[in-house]
Amino acid sequence: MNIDQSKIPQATAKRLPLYYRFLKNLHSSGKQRVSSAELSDAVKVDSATIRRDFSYFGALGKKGYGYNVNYLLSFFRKTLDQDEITKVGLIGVGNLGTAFLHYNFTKNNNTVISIAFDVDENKIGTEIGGVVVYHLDELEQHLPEDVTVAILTVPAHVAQSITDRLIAKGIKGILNFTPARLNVPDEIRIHHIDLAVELQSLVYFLKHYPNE
Ligand SMILES: NC(=O)c1ccc[n+]([C@@H]2O[C@H](COP(=O)([O-])OP(=O)(O)OC[C@H]3O[C@@H](n4cnc5c(N)ncnc54)[C@H](O)[C@@H]3O)[C@@H](O)[C@H]2O)c1
Repeated sequence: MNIDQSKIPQATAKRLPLYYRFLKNLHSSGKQRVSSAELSDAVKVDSATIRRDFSYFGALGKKGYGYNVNYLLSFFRKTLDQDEITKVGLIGVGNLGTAFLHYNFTKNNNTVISIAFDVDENKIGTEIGGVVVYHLDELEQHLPEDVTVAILTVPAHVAQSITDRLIAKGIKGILNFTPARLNVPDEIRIHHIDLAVELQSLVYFLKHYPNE
């Protein structure tokens, strides 16, 4: 089935990796089908939302049967490009950046940080989690063309100028951990991650929806 991915709402698209991870576990434990209630329980998304999400993928689920795990898995693999490895560049090998290099997403999916940059001479030339750290001055020279995504874990005041250079070099998506609001052309995608906001939202939900 061909699915026009631009028709999948963003909120649904954001839940895909969550579903994918759980289905992969189910698959490796030998399960062939799963109900929306089971999924709901595991990924903590209500089952009406799951049914709506899955209807976008043409997975309608049958009453009393549930969803076919293999079908869903192959769909997610294609949609999330899990058959391809997405290479990621990391800029800023400090507290956060170092943690990401050690973690390097190996257990989750096929994204991998393949190169890192910093300006600290003590870090240049070292290898962290198997990834070599280059000087930012060498960004244009060393950032490979197949790296299309970057993670920004630098101080906020240098974030915009680095972003401009990354875009000039062909980066299409940036996961921004800095507090800086970045100006980018429309075709560049920025996801901004702020733990303080996430925590506040958690506290808000605990306070206002304590029983859900
Ligand atoms: N989003 C969040 O939830 C969250 C949480 C903590 C920190 N942060 C932010 O993430 C960023 C990194 O935090 P941290 O604790 O890892 O900081 P850090 O100071 O430990 O690391 C910053 C790194 O960037 C390097 N750097 C400085 N200027 C650079 C440049 N021009 N080019 C390349 N590298 C450069 C430094 O040498 C250092 O290694 C900060 O902007 C911080 O505010 C965000």
